[in-house]
Amino acid sequence: DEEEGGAAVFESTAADVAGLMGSRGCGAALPEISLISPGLEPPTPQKQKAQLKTGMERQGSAEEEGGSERVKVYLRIRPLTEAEKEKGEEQGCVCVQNEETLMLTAPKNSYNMKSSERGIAPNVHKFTFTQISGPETTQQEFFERTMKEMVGDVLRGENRLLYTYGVTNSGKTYTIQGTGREAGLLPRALVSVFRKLQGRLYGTLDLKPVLCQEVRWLNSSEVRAEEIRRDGLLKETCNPGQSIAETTGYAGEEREALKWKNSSRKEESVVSQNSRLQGGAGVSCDSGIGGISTASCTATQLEDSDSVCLDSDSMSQSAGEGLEEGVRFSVWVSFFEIYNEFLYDLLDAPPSLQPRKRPPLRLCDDRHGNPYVKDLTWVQVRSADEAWKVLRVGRRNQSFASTHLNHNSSRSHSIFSIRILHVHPGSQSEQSTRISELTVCDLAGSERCKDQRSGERMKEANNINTSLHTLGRCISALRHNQNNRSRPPMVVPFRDSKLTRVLQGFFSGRGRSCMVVNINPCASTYDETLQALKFSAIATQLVHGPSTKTRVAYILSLLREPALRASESTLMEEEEEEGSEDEEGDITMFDSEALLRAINVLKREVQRQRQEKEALEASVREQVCGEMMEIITRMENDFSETLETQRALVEERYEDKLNTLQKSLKRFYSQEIEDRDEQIAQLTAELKERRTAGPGEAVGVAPPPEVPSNPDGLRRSQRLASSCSSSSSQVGELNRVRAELDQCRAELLEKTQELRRYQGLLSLPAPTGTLTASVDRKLEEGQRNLRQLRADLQRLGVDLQAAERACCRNTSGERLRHALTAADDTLAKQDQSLVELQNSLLLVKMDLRKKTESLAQLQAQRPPAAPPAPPARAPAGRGGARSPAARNTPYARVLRSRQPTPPPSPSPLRRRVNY
Ligand SMILES: Nc1ncnc2c1ncn2[C@@H]1O[C@H](COP(=O)(O)OP(=O)(O)OP(=O)(O)O)[C@@H](O)[C@H]1O
Repeated sequence: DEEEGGAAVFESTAADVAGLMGSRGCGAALPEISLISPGLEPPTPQKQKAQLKTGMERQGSAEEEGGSERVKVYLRIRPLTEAEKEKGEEQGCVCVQNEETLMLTAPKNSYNMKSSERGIAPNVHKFTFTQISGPETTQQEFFERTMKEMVGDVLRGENRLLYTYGVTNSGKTYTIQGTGREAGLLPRALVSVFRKLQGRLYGTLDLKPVLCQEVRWLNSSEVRAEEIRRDGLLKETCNPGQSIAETTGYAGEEREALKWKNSSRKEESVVSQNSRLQGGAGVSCDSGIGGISTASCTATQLEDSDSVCLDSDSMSQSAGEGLEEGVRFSVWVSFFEIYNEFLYDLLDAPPSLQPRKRPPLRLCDDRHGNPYVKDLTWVQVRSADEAWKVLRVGRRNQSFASTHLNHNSSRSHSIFSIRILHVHPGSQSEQSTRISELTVCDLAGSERCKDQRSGERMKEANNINTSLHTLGRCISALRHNQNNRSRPPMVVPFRDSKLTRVLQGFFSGRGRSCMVVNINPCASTYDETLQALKFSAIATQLVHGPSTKTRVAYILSLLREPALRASESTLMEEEEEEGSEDEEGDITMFDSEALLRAINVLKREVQRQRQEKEALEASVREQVCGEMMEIITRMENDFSETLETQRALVEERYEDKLNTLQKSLKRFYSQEIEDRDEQIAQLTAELKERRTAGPGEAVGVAPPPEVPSNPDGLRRSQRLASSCSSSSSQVGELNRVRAELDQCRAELLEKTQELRRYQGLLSLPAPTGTLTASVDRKLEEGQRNLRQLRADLQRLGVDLQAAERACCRNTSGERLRHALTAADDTLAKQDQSLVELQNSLLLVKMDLRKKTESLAQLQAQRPPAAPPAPPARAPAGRGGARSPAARNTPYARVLRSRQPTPPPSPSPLRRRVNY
């Protein structure tokens, strides 16, 4: 179903028609009736009559307005056959409300009714058409309503297309060609054309339509070839044993032609001249209806004389009506079909050949991009009878097959074209021509593929449905473009099927189209009929585009025409490249009134085009601005999204790194602190021990334990270094701090070792009380400094953690730098503490030196007979082996005082040694 919002197609108008049908009572969302009607107000019959009356004026004004007239869509309902009635096909599902409105009610077994029962579709549909023709409408009446006006337009130089659309077995072929005594639109149109051209035919065969809308002059040999071909074709139908009526049953139409021929003797004289040119070949056929009026034909026609549609009075009145003065007309016809997406010439192929064996025709574009069927047979006809014969030949070649719905179903789209060459008076070299065309297209019927059992029928049905679907898409796209002029136009998919490509010109301003929708009232095909009607509802909304014939090129060509050599306007395709721009002729030769008229038309055209371009420019500008804004906004959003993602990623990455760093640092510092605590505790314990043991016992004291090298710690720092080396500059700063800390630690270790050395020295005998007190003081000071150092290290750790937290919270380098500066300060303080410690140790060293000197002096004052002094670090038990004399010397006393047992208190030592 159509999705367009702006149009009234398929619009629910339940509110409007509620009075007619009643509502569901339960406030159901779905309407019971869907109104399917043109978006614009359709013309009333009165309006149509007025339009018909005004004739050319109406035509002119419509074109000047730029073509705002809507496409006409006629509906024809065929009667039910007896067999169908017996089958119960008549269920009242098709109801004509008035000349324009049709109401469809879903029969009980239809898909539509099932959908309606499920509440997903309405079961009543209302459609509006240009005019509805019921089952009782005769062929003549239908012709009057539809084709008659078109014939007049074509003879005035316009291009027209009439095509039938509908499901299979709905009466399309009947409408176009007719059966039996009921001639269809096409034979009637042919009769009408020749009736109007009575006495105005150009019988010479030297002008031929070529390409899309061009005319070509033939040379004598080409004329001869054309005559032979034409005679051969017409002879095919002149089988003496077979009358027209017997073959086709178009007796009524033949009778029309006969009547018209009998009343137009002048025309025969023209045709007779041409027959003479043909050297007598096929004279009996070429001389019009008289030529084929064999006894049997005439008899049949005379028998049917009661049902003649046109009487001679009306014909004589209408002959020559509305035709340009002095212009003569040459009528050419062609007939081809589109079968399984291949084009076949119906006038060229022997009927015995199957469609697939016939050579297909090519569809080409001329230099203006207009499609035309290459090598298509065009036959000049000089009477309705000849045209009718050509139609019969083509019909014999057409693809028909018996389907379950129609025993004689068209399996192809057949296209019959009548081209009228308007030959202006003058000698041949001065003659110029225009061309107009009436195309009648009998479309194959849409059908359900599943109903087709045979493979060939199935393939045909597929191709038929596809091409009809493409036609529907083209019409939808055209309507969309017309309804949304401010928006960029949709591409109309003309090229998606051969059918739409062939008909393209009639939808693109080269002419006008008119649609006949055929339906049958059978309940069994209700769903298909509904779809066909929905499709046609879209077509009713189409407006004819501005005719290309109002365009500047056309007007200029009109002005140029008399001055141009006719042959130059009918060049072959190959010669057309050369062009003829520089041969426009002398415009001073034109009639001033014609020039003024042309100027007015040109002015209006310029104004129209200017308005069109301005509107287009405005809409293009608006669209470009809108699209640019959209793009910019999209880019902005994209950038900010990317930025956010990047930021989140970087933050996450650095957070991870900082966490790792934090953990490593924490581990490292806690380990360091533990180690230091251990060392300090050890040192303190040792010092206490020394203090309690006294100076004499220092000899036996084991050296202080070495500060254990901490491989774990080093490894940790190495890991830390490796983890930090890849980080950014902030982490580099942290590394630097850590390196400094390592350095500090190394220095600390060194100092500690030095301190221990001095402690070892302190264990030398005979320290004086002052020296010991001083050393104790210094050591206490050193311990304090160590404690201070430890506190500093802890603070530094805290500071570093704070710095890390600062890094986590805010990636800004500034804050990190602050934190690192604070860490630097702490380090500086630590350095200072270390210097102080160093100074203290120096003092200790100096004291020790003094002490050593004192000891040396003491030794010097000792009597020479005295035994040598025992080593400073003699084992504790060795004191027992000394001599009694040695035991009484002051040095021995000092040594004794340092021995662990009995533990002497420092105060007696200080009392005995006096510095
Ligand atoms: N208006 C009418 N009056 C009387 N009989 C009709 C009318 N329209 C159609 N018929 C008959 O209905 C039958 C089917 O018509 P027709 O073959 O024209 O259908 P179709 O739409 O061309 O089918 P298909 O698409 O299969 O070719 C024919 O027997 C035809 O004579």
